[in-house]
Amino acid sequence: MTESQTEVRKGLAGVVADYTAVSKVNPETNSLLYRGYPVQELAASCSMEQVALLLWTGELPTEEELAEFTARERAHRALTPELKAIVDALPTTCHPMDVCRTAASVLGAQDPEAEDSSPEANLRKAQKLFAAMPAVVCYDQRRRRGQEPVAPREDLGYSANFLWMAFGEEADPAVVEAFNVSMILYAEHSFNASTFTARVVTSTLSDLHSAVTAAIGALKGPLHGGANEAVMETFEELGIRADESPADAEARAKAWMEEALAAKKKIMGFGHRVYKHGDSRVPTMKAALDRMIDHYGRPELLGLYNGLEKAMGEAKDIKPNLDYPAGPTYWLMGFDIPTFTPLFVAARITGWTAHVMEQVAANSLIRPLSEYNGPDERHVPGA
Ligand SMILES: CC(=O)SCCNC(=O)CCNC(=O)[C@H](O)C(C)(C)COP(=O)(O)OP(=O)(O)OC[C@H]1O[C@@H](n2cnc3c(N)ncnc32)[C@H](O)[C@@H]1OP(=O)(O)O
Ligand SMILES: O=C([O-])CC(=O)C(=O)O
Repeated sequence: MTESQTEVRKGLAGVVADYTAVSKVNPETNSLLYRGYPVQELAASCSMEQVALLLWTGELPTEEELAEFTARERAHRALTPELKAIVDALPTTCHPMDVCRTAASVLGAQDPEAEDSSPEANLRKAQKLFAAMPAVVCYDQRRRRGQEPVAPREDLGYSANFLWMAFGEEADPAVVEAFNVSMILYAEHSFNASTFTARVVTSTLSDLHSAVTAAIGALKGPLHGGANEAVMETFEELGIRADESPADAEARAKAWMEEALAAKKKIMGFGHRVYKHGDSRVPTMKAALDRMIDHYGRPELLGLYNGLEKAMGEAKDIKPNLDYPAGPTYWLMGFDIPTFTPLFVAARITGWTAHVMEQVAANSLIRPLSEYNGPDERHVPGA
């Protein structure tokens, strides 16, 4: 093996791979801007539909633009019988992310514009995927629960309709608001692993649905989107006891974390490749979780949350990422744990597809180098 002085950046850590105007993650100021707007302001005053349009077009929509998009989004919410049949053919034992991945691929195969990567066609395809994915997620959760599917409602906004299709009843406005906040916070985050995957696929001049299908695969892992499920699995491993005092829950969670860290376990929902002093989205999502804890009357969850966070902070000074408050929020709302990452998919379709369009507009094949560290050249005997 030949030794080399080439610097290898494992995991592309610290590598700036391209420009983007979609979002700016600034770990120094702990801020996140979507097209220049602080994500906290968007979460406080916009609908997911407005944020989606902002990410795709670069500007917040006018009232007319929003009305026109809203009408189209609502018209594309329902699943085709063919897609339902394909989902039904998948085992209920498969992960719901596999269902999302399959559905994204099927929606591409069904789209007459699948091979058209013009800006207009890509925007139309992105919007149709955005409209249909909530129905995929809800249809799948209901079939696993042995429940009849619930058809979308054209009189409800994106987030209210999402919850309607999931649970078959109109959600409380406070729950709709918290869900909308989570969707906005999950929508976009520069060159994270799944978005970069989407850009790699796009860079070969492949199509938008292929990029999204691949991105779903990348999001599934627990080092990325899958962490919101893993967070709740930690809570469940700890044991959620509705009658426990927050102080007792906190003490128990602290002890659990100390033991887990002593055993060198990696605890999902903590740490981030870019943010080293805290994830810019956590305070907004934590405030939404607090509202849901009050709404559902489950203060013991706050005890568990605080206990884990404090023990991790004291032992390693590692802060929670967005998945940490998002997991228990979705649990309180009534989603099954394996549905949490599909909720992330539904939101991130906006960011992924905005990046697909940006990549197409200024493409260069993404193909890094590797430093060979295998055997020196050798020869097949007798060759
Ligand atoms: C929406 C999102 O996708 S946010 C990310 C969601 N992912 C998770 O929550 C998974 C848990 N977190 C992690 O695995 C990591 O923090 C990552 C992958 C997100 C970022 O990691 P990197 O920047 O590559 O840092 P790396 O994993 O090398 O960690 C640096 C050190 O902190 C430790 N560390 C980082 N995160 C954690 C964690 N969650 N639990 C325990 N230790 C941790 C590592 O063990 C390592 O310690 P060492 O130097 O003693 O070996
Ligand atoms: O940026 C990252 O690496 C992961 C993340 O937080 C996200 O995709 O939202």
